[in-house]
Amino acid sequence: MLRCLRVLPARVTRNFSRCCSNYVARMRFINKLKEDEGACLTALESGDVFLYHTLAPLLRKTQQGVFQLPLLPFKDLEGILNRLGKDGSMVKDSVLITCTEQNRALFCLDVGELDQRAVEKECGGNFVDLRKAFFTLRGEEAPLVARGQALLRWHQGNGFCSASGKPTTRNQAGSQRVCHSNGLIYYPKMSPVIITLVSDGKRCLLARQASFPRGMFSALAGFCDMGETLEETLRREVAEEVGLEVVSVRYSGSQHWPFPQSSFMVACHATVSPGNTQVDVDHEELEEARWFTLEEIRAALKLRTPPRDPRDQPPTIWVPPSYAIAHQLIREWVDDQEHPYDGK
Ligand SMILES: NC(=O)C1=CN([C@@H]2O[C@H](COP(=O)(O)OP(=O)(O)OC[C@H]3O[C@@H](n4cnc5c(N)ncnc54)[C@H](OP(=O)(O)O)[C@@H]3O)[C@@H](O)[C@H]2O)C=CC1
Ligand SMILES: [Mg+2]
Repeated sequence: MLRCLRVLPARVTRNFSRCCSNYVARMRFINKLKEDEGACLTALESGDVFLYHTLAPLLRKTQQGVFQLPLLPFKDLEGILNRLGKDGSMVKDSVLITCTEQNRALFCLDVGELDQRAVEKECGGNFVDLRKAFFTLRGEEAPLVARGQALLRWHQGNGFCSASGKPTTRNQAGSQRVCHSNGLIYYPKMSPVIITLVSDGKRCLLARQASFPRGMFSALAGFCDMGETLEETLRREVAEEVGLEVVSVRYSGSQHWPFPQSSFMVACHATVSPGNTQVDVDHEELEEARWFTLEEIRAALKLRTPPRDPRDQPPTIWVPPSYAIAHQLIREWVDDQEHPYDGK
């Protein structure tokens, strides 16, 4: 009975007006690079590349102690590869990521077949685990490393056609792979996931899986089943995981989430009626789920890093860091409590 599920209008209208005025031209340029092999190669030769080694991105620490994603101009990277005894043409295996406002194309490349330490020495940086990189980098660099790894991982796992068993070939941009024996085209894959912060009007519901770091609670999440709408997934996941029936849904935002593999997270607020708040946790999925008051959530949001509680004491409650869309949902919920929406 989905009729009772109300989908409320998004409360926040995204404001794109601060985006650069050449946005349309830039998007069309990127699209051209995906379709025109020659244009893509030319863009690569005048563009920049960032590196991975077996899917771990290369980061460099500045003198101020800030981590950055080093961007290597094509020619410099060719030189580095030559010095490491590799044919410089390996740079052409780079995958298109985006382009700057000045239409300078940005690519990434996995140099996993080279000696890791030798590349680090040549480039002046270190290859670090994606999770560490994702939470260390600032601003727009974090989504870039996530996107790069997702694309490289997809290429590494899709070298063969699942219908013919024959090798697939990528286009220059790396935005698709083709099986030439049957014409099948493969595109990078993401799994849609719904993440929802359930509220009863006064409290919000957070849960933890046994695999979460000690003390960390997050919003409920779950993968979409084939054929489901997002609203149906949300309603099903909340019912399955905590035994509650959702009565309204409001869209909040979305995020590409690289862990453990590419998920497309769609974040929503949901409500249950105040008379229907008895939580019945599915312990196959969750270790714990419970309602939190506004004061408890405010305290959890104040913690910037995981607290170092002694093992013999109950853990301090904390929530995912600001890059996780769960954090955005939790902050919005606090804002809603402090400045209730009048529907206008
Ligand atoms: N960015 C953020 O703020 C947050 C992101 N997340 C992410 O959301 C995702 C989903 O959350 P989670 O609670 O684990 O999901 P679910 O509640 O759907 O449970 C995961 C289980 O679903 C099954 N499953 C169904 N479809 C898929 C698929 N396409 N890929 C993998 N497993 C699938 C698997 O079970 P089986 O193997 O038994 O079939 C898996 O163990 C995770 O990747 C998690 O990292 C979660 C919270 C916060
Ligand atoms: Mg789940």
